[in-house]
Amino acid sequence: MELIDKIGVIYWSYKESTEIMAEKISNGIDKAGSKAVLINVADFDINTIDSYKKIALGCPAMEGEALEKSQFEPFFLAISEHLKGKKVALFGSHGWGAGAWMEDWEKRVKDLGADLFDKGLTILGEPDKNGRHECVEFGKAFAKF
Ligand SMILES: Cc1cc2nc3c(=O)[nH]c(=O)nc-3n(C[C@H](O)[C@H](O)[C@H](O)COP(=O)(O)O)c2cc1C
Repeated sequence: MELIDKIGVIYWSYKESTEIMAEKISNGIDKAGSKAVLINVADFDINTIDSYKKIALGCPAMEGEALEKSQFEPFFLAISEHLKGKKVALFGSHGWGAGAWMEDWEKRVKDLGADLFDKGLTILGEPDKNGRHECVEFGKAFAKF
């Protein structure tokens, strides 16, 4: 039996922009021949984190150019010690800011010893047709990373 790469796509989304990004990235991963496991962070079992060699994490810019504080930040802290050597992609939607939350997040991920894929994918507001295409391509490329 062929062994298929399982890639976790774990996200938090207030409205749905980051959720749409997560869905499109998952489509790209599947198109590239890997298997995306799309999970809202609220439903993610932290104990399963090591069953994924690769994970894509999504969270929009929230208060003060930060990760969302009540669910996503605690989740990220809980998985932090498991990120060393793991291939990690980051993505999220933002509003008025210039993307400082993503730059901080990239740095945190690298400092934890993870193998960060490319730059985090950021999209202003809800992804339009081009944005959705960008997400699919991001997923395909991450699957091959
Ligand atoms: C409480 C709150 C705080 C926000 N803080 C920021 C921010 O600091 N910087 C920014 O660029 N956008 C900020 N935004 C805008 C969101 O990042 C933007 O609306 C994004 O598209 C939401 O993604 P979602 O649809 O996945 O929830 C904030 C939005 C809310 C509701």
